[in-house]
Amino acid sequence: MNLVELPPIVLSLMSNTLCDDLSGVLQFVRDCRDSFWSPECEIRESPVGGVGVFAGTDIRKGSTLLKLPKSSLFSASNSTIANLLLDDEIDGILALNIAFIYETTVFREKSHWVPYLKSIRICDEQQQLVLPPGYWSDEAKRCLRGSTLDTLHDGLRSETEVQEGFELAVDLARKWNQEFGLPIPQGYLDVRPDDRDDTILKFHRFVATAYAMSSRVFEIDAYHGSALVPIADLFNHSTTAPDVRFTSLYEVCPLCGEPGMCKHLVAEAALEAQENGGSSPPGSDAESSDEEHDPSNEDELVDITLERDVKKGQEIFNSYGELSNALLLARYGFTVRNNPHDMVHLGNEVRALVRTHGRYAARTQWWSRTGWKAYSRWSAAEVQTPWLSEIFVDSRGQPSDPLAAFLNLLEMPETQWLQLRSAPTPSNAPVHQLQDMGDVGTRAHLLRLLAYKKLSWRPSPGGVPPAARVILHSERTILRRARSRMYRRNSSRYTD
Ligand SMILES: C[S@@+](CC[C@H](N)C(=O)[O-])C[C@H]1O[C@@H](n2cnc3c(N)ncnc32)[C@H](O)[C@@H]1O
Repeated sequence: MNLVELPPIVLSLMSNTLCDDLSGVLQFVRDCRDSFWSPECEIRESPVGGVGVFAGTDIRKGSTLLKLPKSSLFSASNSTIANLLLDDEIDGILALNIAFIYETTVFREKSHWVPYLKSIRICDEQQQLVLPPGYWSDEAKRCLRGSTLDTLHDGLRSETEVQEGFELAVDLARKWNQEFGLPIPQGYLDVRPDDRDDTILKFHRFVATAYAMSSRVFEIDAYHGSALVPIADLFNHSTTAPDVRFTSLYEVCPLCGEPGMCKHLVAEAALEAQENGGSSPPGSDAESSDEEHDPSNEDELVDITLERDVKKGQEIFNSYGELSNALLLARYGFTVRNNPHDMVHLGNEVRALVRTHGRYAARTQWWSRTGWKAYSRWSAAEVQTPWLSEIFVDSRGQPSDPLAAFLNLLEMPETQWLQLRSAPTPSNAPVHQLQDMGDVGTRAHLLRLLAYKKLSWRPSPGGVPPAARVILHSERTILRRARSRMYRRNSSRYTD
């Protein structure tokens, strides 16, 4: 199956809940034992997109808005095909995706989950599949070439893992059908290899399902992994001032999901004791672990609580993380205006700068092999990230600390550079000097990098999808801010 060359497709953005589907979701939650949904909240159409959750009255900080037992969440481990997925060692978002497809196409009315799951749509209101940017037509992608989504996140590429996941799902569907007579999900995994268009359409449905899962999923615990959480997934995202917090106890037995002592831990402890030649620790027999099990235990619930007071009528927001628009689009299918987490990646421009100035080669090589590790350890930054991914200007037009440090390295006097390079071990390298130099390197190089960016990136705003338009506007604004900062800085250098 070769699906790499995809034909142009119509693209659309945003998959939201229809008001007509809400009663099914609310009934599903009411039917769950030990569930609680605050009568002080209302779910209705939101100005930001689809539906959202609103305060029906003034609500105080600390109030619990939602409580659900983990048994009522839709995870691969809770699904009807949980055992099959486990036997074939399928987990993560792929397992959730396949479980969702079976629940909504094969089990349908017989599925406990469908009253909730059918509210999750993979098409927009015009019945177009909602696909991530990597699956847009070439023409639609062109406008984002050279943007941070492209150069930093590689978000315009269709992911091979998704295609491999689809192929695996098709194979498993055939196998389960032959071995147990389980019907193959029609319209999704019933692929006819000789019909290319049909295969591509089904592949796209698979991708759109994965995108819908990604836009709603919560990380629950070591047993459930990723799961869909009814009602919790109706809170929209705020970039700056989220009102609620989602809580779930992560440390549970990965084999059965028990929060406390369970038969697996008991067996493990007994085995360990046996190996050490002793007897089983007290309270570790299977009987006592059963006695301790309390189904209404708070540890077996997930909840959403208010982190601040909200006023009647106000929309109540969650936070999906401190994410730039590039990541919001890649994972959730939307963007927000004036996102303070936006940035412009300048990794390719730094590469071009080094390529065209041979004298920087030795310093750059030292930085990528040794300096970056030493610097990130010293500055408590993430050592694992490749240095070029930290090369950006932020939403205020300020260079990131690693960008400023690297540009200082290029401008460092020869004696200082030799001292840095000849440190006996990387951890002894006096990398703090790169910070102490202030904005010397930025003044010398940033305008040139911004000019390179302008040359390499010519976004065409015609026919651009709205979410992409927000990204383009944001990146242009950031570049303008960075340039004016530099002009102000450089002119103050001559007038001071
Ligand atoms: C977890 S759902 C939130 C509920 C959703 N509005 C609904 O109707 O089902 C995530 C989706 O909501 C929309 N969304 C959430 N926050 C948003 C925001 N700040 N601006 C625009 N759309 C948003 C996006 O379509 C996103 O894919």
